[in-house]
Amino acid sequence: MLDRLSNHIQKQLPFVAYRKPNALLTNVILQKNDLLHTVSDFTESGFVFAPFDTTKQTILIPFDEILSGELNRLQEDKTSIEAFHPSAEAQKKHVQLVQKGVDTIQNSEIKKIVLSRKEEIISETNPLVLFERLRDTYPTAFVYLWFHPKVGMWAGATPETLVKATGTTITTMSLAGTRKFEENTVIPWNQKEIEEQQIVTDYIVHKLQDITTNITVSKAETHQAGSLAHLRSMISGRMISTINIGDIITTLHPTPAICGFPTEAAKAFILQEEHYDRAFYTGYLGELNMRKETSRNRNRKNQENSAYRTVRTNSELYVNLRCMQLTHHKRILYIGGGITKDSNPELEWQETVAKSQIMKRVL
Ligand SMILES: C=C(O[C@@H]1C=C(C(=O)O)C=C[C@H]1O)C(=O)O
Repeated sequence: MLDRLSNHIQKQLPFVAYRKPNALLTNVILQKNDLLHTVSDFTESGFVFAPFDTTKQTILIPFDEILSGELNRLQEDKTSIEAFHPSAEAQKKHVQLVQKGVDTIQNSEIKKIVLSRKEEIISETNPLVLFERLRDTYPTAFVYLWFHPKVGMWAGATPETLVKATGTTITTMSLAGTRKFEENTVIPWNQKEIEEQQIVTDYIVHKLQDITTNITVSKAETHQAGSLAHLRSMISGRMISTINIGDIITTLHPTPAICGFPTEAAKAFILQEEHYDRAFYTGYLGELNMRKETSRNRNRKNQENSAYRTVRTNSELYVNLRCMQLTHHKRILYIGGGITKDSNPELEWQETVAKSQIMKRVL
């Protein structure tokens, strides 16, 4: 499988390699040519790669060839001993942006805005080595390496599910609030963090109300994401018969976990004030309408009767967080955090520095 992947990279053909949370095996999808496929109505099937701003193209790598297995280990690339420090100028810029966000929230109906920045690092670590380190370091994350010659190369280890659909059953999550994770320590989440996460939960439940039934919401619990911890609730429901996965995706994205609330006002602030293109950071990625065939012989004596074969289409999409873009000589990290009326700009800066360590650790 590693040879096929290396060969595809050499030929500059589109592919994605990914490992699902807590899974042992890696999946690889290889596109046979270099056409740029896009999603138009979500009836397509393939691996989607969507930007934050969905007025831009959502890319699709069709399931031309799917491989699944253990990737052979690579020779360790030389590890950089250099520490990557952001500049004082980057800090000043981000603190100013957050302050502007806090001021806007205090003087408007906006309750939350997620503000972010990018950080460029000179590095040429082999992408496949990077992918291996991501898999080793973050076993509970969705870890990927994605490439299209007309778009570029991205990698990441995200803790956040946008939506998982098995037939008509869907599950999603509300994730917000960030602390450093410490073993055997109960995190005393404060009011600001609890409210910030509640905004995301309320939004998701409200949005799903008209298009799903049997909605259940778990209580918010601490979820470890590498060296960080977040507050997380799981939300599930059943799609009503007149809707499909595309309706769920377009209803949920962008959630207040990565954009803010109310959505349109927060998004307008981001597009106007961040002064850089988020591109695929805070977009989403994953399997769309993947066919899963299961045969279940109810009667053991009737093994040859395959009448009980069912075909379902499943989708499994993740929010593109803790990610980077890979160019020939650079790794461009994307990091952000949720701002509310009580945010402290200095602490928000530090939060982005802590989040950037998730990617820096594997560079
Ligand atoms: C925006 C990011 O993460 C999001 C923001 C969080 C927060 O503000 O505490 C926590 C998890 C994610 O929903 C990021 O990692 O870049």
